[in-house]
Amino acid sequence: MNSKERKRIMRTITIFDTTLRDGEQSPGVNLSFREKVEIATQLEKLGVNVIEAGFAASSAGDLEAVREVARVVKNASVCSLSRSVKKDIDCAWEALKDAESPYLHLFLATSPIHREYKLQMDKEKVKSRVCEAITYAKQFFSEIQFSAEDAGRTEIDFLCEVIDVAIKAGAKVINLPDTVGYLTPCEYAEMFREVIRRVPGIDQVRLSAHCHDDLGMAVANSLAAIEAGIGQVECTINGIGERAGNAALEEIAMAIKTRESFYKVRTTLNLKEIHRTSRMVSKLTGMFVPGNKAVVGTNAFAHESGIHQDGMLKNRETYEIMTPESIGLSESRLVLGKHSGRHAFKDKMVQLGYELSEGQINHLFVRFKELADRKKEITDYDLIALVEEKMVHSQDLFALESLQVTCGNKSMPTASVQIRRMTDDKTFFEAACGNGSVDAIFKAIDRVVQEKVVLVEYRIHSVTQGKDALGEVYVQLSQGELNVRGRGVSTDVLEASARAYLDAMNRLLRRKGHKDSTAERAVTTS
Ligand SMILES: CC(=O)SCCNC(=O)CCNC(=O)[C@H](O)C(C)(C)COP(=O)(O)OP(=O)(O)OC[C@H]1O[C@@H](n2cnc3c(N)ncnc32)[C@H](O)[C@@H]1OP(=O)(O)O
Ligand SMILES: CC(C)C(=O)C(=O)O
Repeated sequence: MNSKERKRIMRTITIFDTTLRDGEQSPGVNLSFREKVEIATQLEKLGVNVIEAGFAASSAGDLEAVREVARVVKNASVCSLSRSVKKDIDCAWEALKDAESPYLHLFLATSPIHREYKLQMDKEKVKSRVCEAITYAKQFFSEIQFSAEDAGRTEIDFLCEVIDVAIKAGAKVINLPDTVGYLTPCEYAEMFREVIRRVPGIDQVRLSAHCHDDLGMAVANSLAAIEAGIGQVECTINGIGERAGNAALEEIAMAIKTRESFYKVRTTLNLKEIHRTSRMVSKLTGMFVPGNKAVVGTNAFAHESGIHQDGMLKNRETYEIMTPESIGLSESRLVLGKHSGRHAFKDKMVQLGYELSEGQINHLFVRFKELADRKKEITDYDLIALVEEKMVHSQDLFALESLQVTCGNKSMPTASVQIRRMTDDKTFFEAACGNGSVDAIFKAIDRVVQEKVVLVEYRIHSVTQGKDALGEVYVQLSQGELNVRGRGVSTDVLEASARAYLDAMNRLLRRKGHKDSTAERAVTTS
């Protein structure tokens, strides 16, 4: 379908963003005036159609913030929430009177429980209040939305009556919220279908969905309402909002886009701004986005397991139904970890600029898996450290097989090593005591290699961060005129020390041309 045909066939869903109002109702979130303006400016770039900037009557600060958002935003309607009382409507007008397209969002609860306990109004009182509020607001606002709060738990006959009153009084948009996230997608869609069937003049107004996520169905319910024929969805960035939050804008937007031929609707959103907007909202509200969150979680376009990574490398559509680029992320991530396979490992090596033979890859892959068993995430720096360590080791005479250290504040540190001689594949076992664990290790290695050296320098530092960071050890050894350096990396600093020392020994032996027949005296197995 080309874009002209798409426009002709598909209806456009109005995106009503309430991050700055319902989103701000998330416990613990309090946006400053400046922060609201910053988010609103980004929402405008994202291309939302209505920005609910706040609840002007709730505080002088919110009134000012709504006013400022309305002054700054030019390409979206700016709206304030308002109870069905004159004072709130006056505050909303005070905030919005200079706005390009002022928009009032009036609400009154309609469900039996809200009527009886919260409002203490009977059905007639609710209807007359709706009529009075809209009639009063009409003298200021041309764009009035009426929300029947807790519509989802309202008797359908009464709901139709209230909507009829609201439309006749002049509401242009009718919103039917599932305020407490109670309904299933089928029930929510059916409510809209029923209203569309029964209320006269319903086709003259825009129907809107507003869903909460108490049972994790906010997005599914919003999409079901779209299937039922509504024209607007109310949502928040990252799904933040009262209690378990609201329907997440990015999830609705990407569902509509990815399943375009199923929903047959479109939005005016600039999807490439999704990622940026999500990050901004997360930063300014302090509401962190879980890694596995759909669309905007850090893992949403990350793949760790070998089979998935192999599929991705062959054709990304094997495991991705949308592209990271479509939401403004630069690329998918193949995260190297203990579930990864050779294909992804090799690909990463190429990305890091290493041209390695199959043999080298296989060799390195073994070290990588050993490391991955100990470390949650393997960073590029870890891999570079591994390659650098391994590449120089291809002509090594000795390789560390295992290391055991015992130490304590009341005992003498003891190290035992198992070292393989590569030329004849013999394994040597040695043990030694020392002044400290490192000293004991070095002495045990000395017994295998049988070279008299002086330790000139020993340095240790961390390659990456965190408790499981790779430790990197440098040593410098001298033997007469000869000076050699060695380097070792491991999540265990003692192992890194052993590797560094043995690396230096190997270099020394290389420099000497492997002439000496060392280690013949050590205990051997085969
Ligand atoms: C589902 C939703 O998200 S609705 C929006 C919820 N958001 C907020 O409440 C945030 C902003 N709210 C506030 O700052 C305050 O609640 C205010 C300024 C609006 C009102 O504060 P107060 O006057 O101290 O009243 P309070 O909040 O304690 O109680 C609410 C009153 O409004 C009434 N009320 C509730 N909804 C409506 C409505 N849509 N229309 C008219 N009256 C309403 C309640 O029945 C109660 O009335 P009462 O005082 O006669 O018992
Ligand atoms: C004010 C209305 C739309 C609301 O936030 C709700 O019902 O959840």
